Amino acid sequence: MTTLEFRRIPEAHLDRALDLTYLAFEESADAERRERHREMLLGAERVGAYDGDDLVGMLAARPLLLSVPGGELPCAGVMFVSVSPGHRGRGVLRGLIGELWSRCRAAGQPLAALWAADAGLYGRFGFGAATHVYGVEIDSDRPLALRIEPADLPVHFVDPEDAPALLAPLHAAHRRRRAGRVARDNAWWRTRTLPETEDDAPHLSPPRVVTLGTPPVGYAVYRTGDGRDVPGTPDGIVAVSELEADTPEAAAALWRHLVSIDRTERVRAWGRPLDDPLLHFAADRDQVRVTREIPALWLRVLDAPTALKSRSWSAPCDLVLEITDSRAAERLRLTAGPDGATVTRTDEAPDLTFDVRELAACYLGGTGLRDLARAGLVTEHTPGAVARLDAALRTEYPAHTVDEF
Ligand SMILES: CC(=O)SCCNC(=O)CCNC(=O)[C@H](O)C(C)(C)COP(=O)(O)OP(=O)(O)OC[C@H]1O[C@@H](n2cnc3c(N)ncnc32)[C@H](O)[C@@H]1OP(=O)(O)O
Repeated sequence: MTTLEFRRIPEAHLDRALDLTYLAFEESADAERRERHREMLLGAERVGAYDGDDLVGMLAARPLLLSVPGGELPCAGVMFVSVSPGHRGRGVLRGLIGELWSRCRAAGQPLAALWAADAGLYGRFGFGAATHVYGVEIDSDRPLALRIEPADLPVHFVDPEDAPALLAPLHAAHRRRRAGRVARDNAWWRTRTLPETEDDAPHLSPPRVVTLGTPPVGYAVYRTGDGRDVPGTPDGIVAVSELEADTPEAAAALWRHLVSIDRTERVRAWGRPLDDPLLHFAADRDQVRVTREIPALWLRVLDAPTALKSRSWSAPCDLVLEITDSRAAERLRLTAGPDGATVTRTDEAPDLTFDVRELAACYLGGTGLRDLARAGLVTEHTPGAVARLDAALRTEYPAHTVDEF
């Protein structure tokens, strides 16, 4: 039997790493895409599983700053999770994740996060679905019916080259309100938000960016193209990847603009927040439809005391939490309130017991602890403890993530 070794993938093995990932995902990549992936790997922590000299498994973790309620925390953004078809089912992924957790702890990253290609896979490693998004479609063969008056401000087309500088302040302000969002630098805007070609939809146009008003009070990023993957839209769709606005009137003006684009029949937005005002100010809910709800960011809390101390709290609570994972349980006394939190390890009897997956699901405010308790996933030892922690965890806005990595 061979012994696997888990170690850092050196820069000299980047081509092997890319070949492995395209093999694992049954994909190919043109030169431009390969170069983009190489750049992503270069800036990431890369963990390889080596069988002798052969690279048979890998993952990479990009250092991110993730917004959490009231602040932000370092977070390992896990990507390129790939095991060679000939080595599957032998614990390679489990070994890679174990190695990554050691590195995250050494690097002071209390959180890890990923976008899952397979929602059934990551719960066993302690990940919970921390943010969810709606897919929304709007019929655009007629004007958008609205219940509010849209802002009477001009729409400007912005060169994608100029977009990061113009949009960054708006994006940062909205990110401060909502947990689950990744801090973007210029490279992120260029390679992740505004790439010339979308990996998942190469038939769509390059990105179009519009702003509303001067200085901008809102913006939208979208692409247009034929609706080959959307039944009933032969003439085309507007695929919206992002729309942020300071006021409902500004949002209404931007949606109205998107619906009025010539030669398209459908506006489709894949990643809208669950409290999107559009769903309330649209006058015709047959015209504006939620087509699906999916988990977006899967979160793993690696250092619960740091994570709990670093977020804001909406109501006071003083509780002993027993947080379990597949290997161990830790008991923490959480004393929290609007002025902050202290967290100490304790042997006292717990008020609540739940798995680290549940902590991840409710940590950013994306899922209510009460809902998890009603699903049988939280044990309440002290009556009223679920309600107290649920109230303390609440956030004004639901967590939301659109940045895929
Ligand atoms: C963030 C991302 O990149 S998501 C994309 C993930 N990558 C892919 O889908 C690429 C193609 N697939 C692969 O490369 C591999 O099949 C992987 C990475 C999904 C799994 O790698 P393996 O080395 O076979 O997994 P490993 O043997 O360590 O299994 C660990 C556990 O996961 C389970 N598991 C493995 N694959 C899957 C799956 N597709 N769905 C659900 N569970 C799975 C195993 O049963 C095992 O569970 P257990 O320990 O509780 O018994």
